[in-house]
Amino acid sequence: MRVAVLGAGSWGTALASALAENRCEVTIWARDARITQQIQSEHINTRYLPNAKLPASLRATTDLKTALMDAEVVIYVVPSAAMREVVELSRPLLSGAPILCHAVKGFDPTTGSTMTDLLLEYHPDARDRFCVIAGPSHAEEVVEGLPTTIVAAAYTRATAEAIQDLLMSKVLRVYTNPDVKGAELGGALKNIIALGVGIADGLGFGDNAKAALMTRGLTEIARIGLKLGASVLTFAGLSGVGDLIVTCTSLHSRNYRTGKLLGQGKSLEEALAEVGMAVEGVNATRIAIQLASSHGVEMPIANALSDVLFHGKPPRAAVEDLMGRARVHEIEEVARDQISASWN
Ligand SMILES: NC(=O)C1=CN([C@@H]2O[C@H](COP(=O)(O)OP(=O)(O)OC[C@H]3O[C@@H](n4cnc5c(N)ncnc54)[C@H](O)[C@@H]3O)[C@@H](O)[C@H]2O)C=CC1
Ligand SMILES: O=C(CO)COP(=O)(O)O
Repeated sequence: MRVAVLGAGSWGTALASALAENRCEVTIWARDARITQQIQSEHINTRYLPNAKLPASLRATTDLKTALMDAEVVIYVVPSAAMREVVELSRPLLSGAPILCHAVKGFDPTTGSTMTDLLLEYHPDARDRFCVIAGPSHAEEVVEGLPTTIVAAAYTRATAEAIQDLLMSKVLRVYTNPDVKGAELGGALKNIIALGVGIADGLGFGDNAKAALMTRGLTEIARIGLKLGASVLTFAGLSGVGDLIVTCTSLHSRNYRTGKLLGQGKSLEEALAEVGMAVEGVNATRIAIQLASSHGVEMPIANALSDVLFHGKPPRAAVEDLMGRARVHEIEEVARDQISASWN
């Protein structure tokens, strides 16, 4: 199977590596020739995964046309802010009817769209060939061959299973899911909570605060997710609570690390510069509070994050506001048909 992976940051490199290990013919595309040359000739990517040895069969190019030539599967793995540009550049270069997959955990910054809604703008007839790769999967561990589970979510069973078969290995277990929206929202919105947990740790709070943020954060994610058409069981799965746990607890997480620096008193600019890689939670916070407001949904943690990130509120004051909210019930009612999704 010929696969083009667009984006040679940490996750693109790790996914491309896993596919090449599975005997796919993989070409990874990046804009930076230093990175493609390193991957192609030295089988390393020191900027993004300094400790990893990559498969010798993995090819790399800065020429998008070469990467996409005869590709049967195209996987977009750039930060969400770059997705529109890369989808636009790649559209005229696609040949045949490849599966269009993405592994991006964020929203389009200008429209607030999910990544498949963005793809749909450019490929309105290809919905059945869309697939989302999501779930708890830090690139640093995947590239080391440490056991990992992920989700392939697609509108059709055939597409989901094609990606499942492509990626499944002794160390990578892939589950399918028909709930594309739920998988995307779980992946994008957990980044907000990871920023919050990082802040709590940076302020010196304990495990109780971490558990509270993760649990009530999941409630917020499910609440807006249901309004947007996702199924609640997806949020109890790998792309929901699974990814929330890994991102809020792993030192690999760029969102968690950014939050921790903020809690320790760094400015957002300083924290982002120190982390130096994609931190999707910042844009996701902005989009989430817009979505919450337009759908009449309460997202207090996202709102508190927005105050800290964009309005200069000291993190400790934001926590005091959260703790001082009016009393509420814990559990909300969910309609039976919103519990799980199916392919018929
Ligand atoms: N790193 C990880 O462990 C995981 C990351 N993801 C998601 O994957 C997506 C990509 O993240 P990472 O690979 O981690 O980011 P990264 O910061 O490691 O690398 C981003 C890459 O995208 C490239 N890029 C940026 N703008 C571009 C543009 N306009 N055109 C072409 N290339 C561009 C950069 O040069 C860089 O190579 C994000 O949405 C992230 O949430 C998902 C699962 C795991
Ligand atoms: O989504 C991820 C792991 O599943 C990566 O999270 P970060 O972007 O916070 O590193």
